[in-house]
Amino acid sequence: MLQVDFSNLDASRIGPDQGVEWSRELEAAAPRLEAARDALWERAGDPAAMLGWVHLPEATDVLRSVQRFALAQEGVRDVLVLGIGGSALGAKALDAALGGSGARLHFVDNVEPEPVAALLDRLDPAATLVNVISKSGTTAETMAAFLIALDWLRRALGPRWKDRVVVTTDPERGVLRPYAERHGLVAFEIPPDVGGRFSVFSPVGLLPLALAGVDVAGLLAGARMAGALARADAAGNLPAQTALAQYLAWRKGQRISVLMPYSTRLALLPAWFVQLHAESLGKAYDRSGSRVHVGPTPLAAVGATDQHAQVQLFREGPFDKLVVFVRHQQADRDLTLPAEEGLEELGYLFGKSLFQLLRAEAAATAHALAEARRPNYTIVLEQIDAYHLGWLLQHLMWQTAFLGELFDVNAFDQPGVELGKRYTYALLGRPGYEELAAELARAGVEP
Ligand SMILES: O=P(O)(O)OC[C@H]1O[C@](O)(CO)[C@@H](O)[C@@H]1O
Repeated sequence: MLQVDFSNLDASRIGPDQGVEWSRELEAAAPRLEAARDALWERAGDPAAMLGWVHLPEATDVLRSVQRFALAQEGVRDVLVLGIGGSALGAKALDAALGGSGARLHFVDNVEPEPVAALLDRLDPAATLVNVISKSGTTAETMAAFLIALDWLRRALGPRWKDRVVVTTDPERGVLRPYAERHGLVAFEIPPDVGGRFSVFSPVGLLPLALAGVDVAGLLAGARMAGALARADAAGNLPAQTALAQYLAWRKGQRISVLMPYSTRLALLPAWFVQLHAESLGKAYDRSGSRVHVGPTPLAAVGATDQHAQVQLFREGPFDKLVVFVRHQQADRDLTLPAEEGLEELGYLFGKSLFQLLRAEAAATAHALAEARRPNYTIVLEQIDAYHLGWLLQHLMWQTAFLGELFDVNAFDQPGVELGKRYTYALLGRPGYEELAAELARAGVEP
């Protein structure tokens, strides 16, 4: 089960303008949420609407081909995953939470030379599979890493390098697809109507995760539950409800949306969420072309660790945050705290378990925030496993889609990142970018 405890949203009751009076707000917004739901499901069949991610959890043929490929990779101990943004963050988060029983995944999602060189020094090319992932098939960071990895493989393996590369890209766009065809490389498809940050349940995420030994079928089963709830009426539609909570918070001035899982295993989940919300909702124009400049600022935190770093700000700083906690109800393993002579002052801990302490800290922090009129809600997972994380990630994607409707923006484009990319091309002398290069020179911009 995945449930949401909204009770601390009513932190608003105490203050005049902060937060929301949740049950009343939900009831009042029900017609709007249901209209948003109908609009999304209606558009889900239209490839131009970029809602293909809605259908990924049902794609059992893709699941099987990914599993078959992973099973056939004998002798692969390490996987070099070359991708950035949506082509890395989902698999990275889920591998950190659930990986460990299969190959080790190493993500190259930056172009800083020292870490890349150090990683290649550590890996054995004969036991490493390179999975290059790019929806557009053009992203400079990913392509640069690929050029280096190809050279590294070729030097060590000669013509056998081809057995150690698998490509994940758009069926047509970009340079990777023709390159894979030219060299007879295995290549998986990212459906054209699935954007990068919504692609974790396509081969973008499923392939590396299957190689890492993660229960990818379980992920999809959980993701299907999120989809089923996204069809429900407002009273049972969890993604619509959390979207509403986020939207109302924004409207009332809580413009920072914190995601704070109480779990080290989920420490990378907020990084995935940050891209999902930031690129989807941070928009200058609404769908009718009016200037709006909307978008909650997503902020990453991890409990209990950040209680000792950020919670001071969350509780006493500006009234500008909505904090979302993620907790789980069952631990897979637990450790009991033994009594120790000479440390009697810690007697309240003796006989308790680490998980009991973690749970107490999460509940205490949520209440401490509410008590200071800081609205928050808690997503409760039964446990941290593939099923519940599949559900959670798809839930958050649905939440984002609902928010797109509420803000009336296109949640599936990212025009704001393009100019920086083009300036980079200009600085590197890419043909066709001469005018931009001249503009940069006039402004004194140098690499
Ligand atoms: O998968 P690609 O096309 O290499 O893109 C990587 C990332 O770059 C962006 O286009 C811009 O940051 C993201 O939307 C995307 O996830």
